[in-house]
Amino acid sequence: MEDIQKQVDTRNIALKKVGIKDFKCPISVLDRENKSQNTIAKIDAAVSLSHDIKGTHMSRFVEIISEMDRISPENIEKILDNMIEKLDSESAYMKIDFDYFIKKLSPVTKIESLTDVKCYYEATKDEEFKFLMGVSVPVITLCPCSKAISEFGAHNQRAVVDILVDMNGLVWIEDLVKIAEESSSSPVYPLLKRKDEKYITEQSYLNPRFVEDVAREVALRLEKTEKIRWYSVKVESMESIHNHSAFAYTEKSYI
Ligand SMILES: Nc1nc2c(ncn2[C@@H]2O[C@H](COP(=O)(O)OP(=O)(O)OP(=O)(O)O)[C@@H](O)[C@H]2O)c(=O)[nH]1
Repeated sequence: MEDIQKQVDTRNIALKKVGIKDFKCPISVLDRENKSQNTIAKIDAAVSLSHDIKGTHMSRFVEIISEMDRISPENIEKILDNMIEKLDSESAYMKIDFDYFIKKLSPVTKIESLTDVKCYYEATKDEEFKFLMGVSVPVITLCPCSKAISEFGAHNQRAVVDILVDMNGLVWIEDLVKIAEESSSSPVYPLLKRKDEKYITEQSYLNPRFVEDVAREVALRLEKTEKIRWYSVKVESMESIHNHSAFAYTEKSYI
């Protein structure tokens, strides 16, 4: 059977990434409390393609991903090495998006429930291995300006804190969630009784935060986290008084 992918290409254009996108499969990730947590991943996987080869062998990505067991920085590097070898390439890339579930206690009634946090691992292997972990944490922001100029009340809304880190050691997802929540007007919770709702309404009012405040508070805490050598922070507040968001972004320059 003819192997079109193997044909020579003469246009002299190398491709940085060729592969598969949005491949879904069950995975198991590290979990601080229970050692591992089963979830569903959406995976992009790619390799570089030399200028003189017509196409990559897409089926091999699925073969390699299907052999994956628990996802951790160590075994992601092995998977990328496997992709480089099996697809005869110089570099490999993988992005793994997944929902991670964290136990939360309601603030006053202390009732336990599970909340989901969108996370992703993004890894590249060429001469070196680069691994980034990202979390998107939903929080509440209450506007300091609205509070200061109003007789009563202040506009407040859900916001999302996106933290991306380059780690030199294991940083737990739970620790990044805690940093985001401590930096905002209040965390959000899956389960709230009226006593809890009263508490977070007042807690938010006592902790007004611009998006700029949240970004700076998160950056301050990440600076103090020794296992983080680089980070970026993006805070987007879905403003309740506008049909657009407010946002703030910062990142640490690599030393
Ligand atoms: N490179 C490339 N492959 C594609 C494209 N569209 C479909 N294919 C894939 O071609 C694949 C089959 O090619 P290979 O993966 O090389 O399959 P194979 O040659 O039988 O398997 P190997 O012996 O491992 O190379 C199918 O899985 C399709 O997904 C495309 O745009 N580019």
